Amino acid sequence: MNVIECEGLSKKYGRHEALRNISFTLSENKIVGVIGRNGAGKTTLLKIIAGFYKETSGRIHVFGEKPFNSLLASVNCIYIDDYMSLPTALNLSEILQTCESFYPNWDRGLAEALFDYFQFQPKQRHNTLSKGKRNTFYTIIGLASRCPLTIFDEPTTGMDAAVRKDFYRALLKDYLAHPRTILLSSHHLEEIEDLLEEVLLIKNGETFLHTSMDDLKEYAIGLSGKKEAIETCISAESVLYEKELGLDSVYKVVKNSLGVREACLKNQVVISPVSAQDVAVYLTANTKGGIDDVFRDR
Ligand SMILES: Nc1ncnc2c1ncn2[C@@H]1O[C@H](COP(=O)(O)OP(=O)(O)OP(=O)(O)O)[C@@H](O)[C@H]1O
Repeated sequence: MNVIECEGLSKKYGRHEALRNISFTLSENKIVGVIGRNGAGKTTLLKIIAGFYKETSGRIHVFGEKPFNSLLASVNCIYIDDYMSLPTALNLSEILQTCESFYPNWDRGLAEALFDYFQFQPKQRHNTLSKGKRNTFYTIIGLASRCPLTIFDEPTTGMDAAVRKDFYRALLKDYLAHPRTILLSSHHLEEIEDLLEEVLLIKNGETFLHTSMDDLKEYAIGLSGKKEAIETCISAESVLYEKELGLDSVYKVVKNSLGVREACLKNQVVISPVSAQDVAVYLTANTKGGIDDVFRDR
């Protein structure tokens, strides 16, 4: 079953087009990474999916319904980010009790176990917590709700490395025991790549790539060697990233293909793997040289 179907989706804020002609389909029970640079449109897309924002044009169906103002979407979906507007009159324990009455699949045992593990105090108020602790508390709500569609929008902002690791581990364990569709946006693909089955890459408000994590890991290869030798093996359009290594040697990242690999073997060009994180960075960059382009010819 498809949980999300999106076709030609666009969103404008006034004159600014934040999303343009987005199309993709997500089937149920997968963990999908929503990856893109700052301002790419991830939050806008996730909030439309959660029913918080209305699309400007195009079609979006979540569980077969338009999500905006849909009761079906709001009961079956939870959206967690670092700006959750929870009532300040309630303490942490009361917030969890309130969540229990709203989310039909709420697991009180899991919420309490995570609450104790991360050393929260029942009488604390969420608005007095540090940024990292506040986001840890929100992720407890996201996990314990067990919503069929769970959206975490950059959930680990402010968390220290140990807590981030614990959160990802908890997410994976709970997902394996209770499969559901989880969308996870992050700038740190390297931290979450082992969790993800699919990746949705957003670039400048458009779906640039929707692929399996395995395919993204194989998407590109790095080539090092003499400029001329490399140029005989590739076409200029296939270059995703390049940097100079010396006077006449370069490193180029190109789309992986059997033809390029064979040509490189013949021309003494060294081939190396490129991490999925780097592939995502190169695919979503606006220049092929990255920050080096700013310093070129200076
Ligand atoms: N309420 C708004 N009013 C006007 N423009 C907005 C609004 N919200 C977002 N935008 C603009 O829409 C674009 C996409 O923003 P969005 O927050 O969806 O990106 P993002 O990929 O989540 O970014 P980040 O990784 O920095 O959180 C940006 O150019 C942003 O400035």
